[in-house]
Amino acid sequence: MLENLKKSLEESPIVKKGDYDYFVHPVTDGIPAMHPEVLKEIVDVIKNKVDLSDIDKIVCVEAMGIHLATALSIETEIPFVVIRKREYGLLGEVPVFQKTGYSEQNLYINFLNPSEKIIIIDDVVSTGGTLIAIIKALKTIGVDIKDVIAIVEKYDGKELVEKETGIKVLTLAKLDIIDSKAVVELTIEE
Ligand SMILES: O=P(O)(O)OC[C@H]1O[C@H](OP(=O)(O)OP(=O)(O)O)[C@H](O)[C@@H]1O
Ligand SMILES: Nc1nc2[nH]cnc2c(=O)[nH]1
Repeated sequence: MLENLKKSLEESPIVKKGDYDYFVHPVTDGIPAMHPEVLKEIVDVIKNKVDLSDIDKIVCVEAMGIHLATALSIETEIPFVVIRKREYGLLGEVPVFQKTGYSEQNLYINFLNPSEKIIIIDDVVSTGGTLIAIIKALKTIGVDIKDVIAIVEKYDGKELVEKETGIKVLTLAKLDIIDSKAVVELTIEE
C-alpha cells in the first residue's frame, strides 16, 4: 500500500547542509513534484491506523507539515492549525525554540486550548529536536495529545522523542543514508 512512498523515498537526492546529510523528497520539501498517489497512500494509512473519531484539531508544523495536515483534514473533516515560524504577538501565543540537525529558530503556537484533543503530524523526525520542543510546549498548554505522526523517521529521533516525552511516534518509513544513498524500509504493518 505504501509502494509509491517507498520507491519515491529511495529516489531522494541527498545534499549536504554543513555536515548533515539531508534527503530531498516531495513529502519533506515539496520537490521533486508530489504525485497525488503518494499523498493518498499516506492519508489512507493514517486513517486506517489512527483513531480519529474524537479529535478536535490536527496540529502541524510550518512548512512541511502543512500539505499533510491539509490532505488529512479534507479527508476527515477535522480542522487543523499550523505552528508557525512567524510571531503574531496574539494573546496566549506560546513560543517554542526549535533545533534541528542544521537550523535553529523560534516557532509560535496559537489557538490551541487546554483539554482539546489533538493529533500532531509532521513530515520527518530526525534528531527529534522539533517534536520534543513542540510536545513539551503543548503539554504546558494542557492539550490532550492523542497521537503523533511523522511520515519518515531518520537517525534515532523517534526513540528520543518517546524517551523525552513519553509519547509514541507513529512513522510510516525509516530512511537511512548509506554511502550518500537513501535506504528505506517501511515501519508500519498494513
Ligand atoms: O527531528 P528534527 O531534527 O527536529 O527535524 C525535523 C524537522 O525538520 C524539518 O523542519 P525545518 O525546520 O527544516 O522546516 P521546513 O518544514 O520548513 O522544511 C521538518 O519539517 C521537521 O519539522
Ligand atoms: N527534507 C528533509 N527534511 C529534514 N528534516 C530533518 N532532516 C531532514 C532531511 O534530511 N531532509
